[in-house]
Amino acid sequence: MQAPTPAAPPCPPLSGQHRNSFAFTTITKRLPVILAKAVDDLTRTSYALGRDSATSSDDTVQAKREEAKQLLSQLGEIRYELQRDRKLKPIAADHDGDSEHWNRLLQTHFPDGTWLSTPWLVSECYMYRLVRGVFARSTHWRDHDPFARQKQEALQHSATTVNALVGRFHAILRDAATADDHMSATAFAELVNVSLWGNGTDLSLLPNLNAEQTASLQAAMTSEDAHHHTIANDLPALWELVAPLREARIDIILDNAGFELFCDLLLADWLVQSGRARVVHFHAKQIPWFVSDVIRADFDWTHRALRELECFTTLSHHDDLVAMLDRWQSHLSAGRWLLEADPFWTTPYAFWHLPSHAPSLWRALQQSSLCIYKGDLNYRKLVYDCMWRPDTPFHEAIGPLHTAPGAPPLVALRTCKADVVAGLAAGKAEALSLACPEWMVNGEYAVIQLSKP
Ligand SMILES: O=P(O)(O)OC[C@H]1O[C@](O)(CO)[C@@H](O)[C@@H]1O
Repeated sequence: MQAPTPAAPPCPPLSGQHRNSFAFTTITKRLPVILAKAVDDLTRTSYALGRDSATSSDDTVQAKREEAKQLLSQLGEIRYELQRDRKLKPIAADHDGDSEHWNRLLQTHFPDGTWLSTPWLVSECYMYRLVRGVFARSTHWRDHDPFARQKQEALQHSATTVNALVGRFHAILRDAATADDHMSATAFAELVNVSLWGNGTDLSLLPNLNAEQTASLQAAMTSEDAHHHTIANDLPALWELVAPLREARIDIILDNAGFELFCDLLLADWLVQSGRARVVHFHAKQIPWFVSDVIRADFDWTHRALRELECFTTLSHHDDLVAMLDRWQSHLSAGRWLLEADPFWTTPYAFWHLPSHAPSLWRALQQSSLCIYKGDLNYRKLVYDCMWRPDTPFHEAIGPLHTAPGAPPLVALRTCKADVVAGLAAGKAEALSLACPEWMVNGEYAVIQLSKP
């Protein structure tokens, strides 16, 4: 078999060409809304500048507001081209430095590709890279994240669930070092489920939730009922792998900021506190990505927000939350928690290409005793975002990440939000389609899938 390429994945790619696909709905309906929200954010931020001129000179404010107008028109242009299914143009050079790489990929594999005809994974990543370019090429808005406001609001809407989780896990985490095997197994299973279902409330899928709706959705997602929606569940095998670990390196390839990140930090805290991990490497994105993905600024903001914002300081478990945050700070200062942001994670490449396209990242991951891949997009990239038969074994669908020499064990914790899946029992997909036609994309079903090379 020839090595797959972005234009020729191991099976036919998900693509907007298929009119009844989630790819088509995303490109034609969801992405224009996401762009409109970025426009709205920039308009509001620019408008607010005038009211806050104490922080910078009037000239700077004027220059920023003038430049914002140009940026707004560039964002509008992206939306225009997308909605007319125009050809994907080369990405203009900017400070992020990977435009040549992108353009080579487009030129080599998709010289005539349009938004709908190019594989979904590529055109969707392309949109976020274009948006980044608009800001990266600017003088005054280079560091502006057009999705930050949404990410921050979403965490604040999660305060009720944050409180419940602190109440549930504060003592378990504090005392993890002395827990017996049964207690450890229970804590681990619960925390994996929290981290898994923390992926459920997604800004790109559910952009308009208020605090009440968020709380009730999160409660549903962490309930017993939700666990019956885990349609492939390697948790027992995962525990067998994790239980004997001592002082290991564990990697978490992060997905969303806000509530999901908080859930991931709980799991990471347990890994360190229980002595299983000596170090946890968190992998964030280098640029704003898929609306809610974690960038460095989100990571830092989350720690501050949980400590300082009124919606958290007034929680009944706030003191315990602060004790937890103090410990997390000490994990960071002592290098037990490390945050990284390799540029590979924001390329359009499936992870089949990780060993060849990001060799130093791959060498680092080879040192890991377990790589935890969070969320839907990471899953799509693991399985090359193509139309596997749902009963294809998971390890087959991840290709080199299972077969490459020195491939570390990995687990995918993913709520299903795209019409691709592998590793289900024979007949499961058919049964699910009868019970719930939207099961692949509505975020109500999930998988915990392990590869142990
Ligand atoms: O945050 P996650 O879980 O990666 O989900 C990303 C979302 O974006 C998509 O990848 C495409 O818009 C969906 O598949 C999913 O709804």
